[in-house]
Amino acid sequence: MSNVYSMIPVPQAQQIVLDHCWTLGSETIPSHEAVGRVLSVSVVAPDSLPPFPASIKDGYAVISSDGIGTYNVVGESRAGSMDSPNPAQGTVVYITTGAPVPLGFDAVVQVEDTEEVPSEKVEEEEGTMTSSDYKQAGRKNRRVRILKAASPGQDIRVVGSDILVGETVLRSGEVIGVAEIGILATVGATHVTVYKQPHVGVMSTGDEVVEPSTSPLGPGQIRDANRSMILAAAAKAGAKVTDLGIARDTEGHIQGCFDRAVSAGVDVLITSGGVSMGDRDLVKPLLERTGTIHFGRVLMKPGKPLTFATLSLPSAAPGEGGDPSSEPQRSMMVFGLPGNPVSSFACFYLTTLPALRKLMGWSNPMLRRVQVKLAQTLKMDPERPEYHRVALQWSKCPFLEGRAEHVGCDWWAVSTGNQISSRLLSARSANALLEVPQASGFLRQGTLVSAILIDDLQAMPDPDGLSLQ
Ligand SMILES: Nc1nc2c(c(=O)[nH]1)N[C@H]1C(S)=C(S)[C@@H](COP(=O)(O)OP(=O)(O)OC[C@H]3O[C@@H](n4cnc5c(N)ncnc54)[C@H](O)[C@@H]3O)O[C@H]1N2
Ligand code: MOO
Repeated sequence: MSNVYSMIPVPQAQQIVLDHCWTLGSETIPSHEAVGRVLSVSVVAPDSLPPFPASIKDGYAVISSDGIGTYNVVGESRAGSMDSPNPAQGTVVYITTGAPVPLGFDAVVQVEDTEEVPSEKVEEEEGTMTSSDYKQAGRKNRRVRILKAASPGQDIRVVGSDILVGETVLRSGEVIGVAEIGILATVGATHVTVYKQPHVGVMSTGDEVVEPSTSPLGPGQIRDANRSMILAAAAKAGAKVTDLGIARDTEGHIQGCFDRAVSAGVDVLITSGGVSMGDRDLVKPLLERTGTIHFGRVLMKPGKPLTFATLSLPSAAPGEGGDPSSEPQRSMMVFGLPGNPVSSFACFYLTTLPALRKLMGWSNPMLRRVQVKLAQTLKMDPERPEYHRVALQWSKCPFLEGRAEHVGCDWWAVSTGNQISSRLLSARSANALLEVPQASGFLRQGTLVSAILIDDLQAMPDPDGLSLQ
């Protein structure tokens, strides 16, 4: 059975996966724990910001029609406390940034556009006082010269100019990042309602695969790279993760891991290894018997034997008095990633990550594509499109160095070197998968190619290992 799967293109595989995703329910959690989660209920501001007309500057609140002149300082308004002086023509109020502008005053003149006029008492002591003494000397008895006329509203944030009461500050479907946490705090939303996190179980398969702590390695053994890597990738994507260990190459062992995934309540099971054509490749046969395989081969390099299946599970036991028919049928998605570490890596980003994002409520779960220029000529593969690991670098054209055309910058895709699917170092520092078309011949240096972003562009590649030169 396992060799009968027709090879489908990557976009089709991605669509099949997304078509089998559901959106998990919602839960309400403390806002400070919500980074990376997706809102399922919009957040509305219960009050305006600023809640009062607030000064943008340290200076004096004035009546703008008074204009330039010397005025009595009749009070002060500081952030957090304020006098309530009677507004009167010819008076000003000392004010600090963020403080409420007292009623009747309609502009603020920054302190740089004013001049202290020493009071008589202060003048008597002149010569013995420092400028900070002046500040301490009781602002209410002071006079100040306004040097620049103010226009009405100058340097005042009006009520609601940052956030208006009733405004939707965050929409359902938005991913919560750092700024969003600040916005939630601003509007007093200490809790938010977000989509639940998918629960991901990760297991490796293979008689040769041993724990990373194994040393020295026994004959034929290799350390398990995939499990740690995929657990980290799923956790980084925002999933809850469960380590299901390593299954030996027997149906019993693999089934045992599947059973543990089911009892742990896993939504997405990710296996690696055992999906190709060998007589010990037992993952596909097991999935064929226990669930539905939606595809078992994909036209991609690396990752050809990538397998995707769903398993229908018995519904969760209904609570006392519960109606069993109202319990939704549970199902578990299974990604059978190929054993070669780079194949696992690429398949996770191209198919599993969009699925996890969809489960978490992302409205556009696909990874972003950008157009980049190729830093070195690459040989294409006539049999499969290749997802070539590259580090994107913002730089000038690397091969016009010193020439007149060597101007301006572009995003350049620098290959991570030998792309064999066993060499995990080809994924090191990679922030994109370059989409190298299936074709004969070469893709020339400087060609525009699309690249799928798998990491942010902040982490710059190691300059020794990956250089444009
Ligand atoms: N006759 C054919 N043979 C193979 C085909 C094919 O089409 N016909 N496809 C090849 C491709 S492409 C790939 S990719 C591999 C995938 O094979 P499996 O998914 O069955 O993986 P294994 O055979 O179990 O392992 C492959 C390779 O990866 C190493 N490995 C496995 N698990 C781990 C792990 N957790 N950490 C690190 N390394 C791991 C394993 O030792 C093998 O070297 O099949 C080709 N064969
Ligand atoms: O497709 Mo395999 O993943 O080439 O090595």
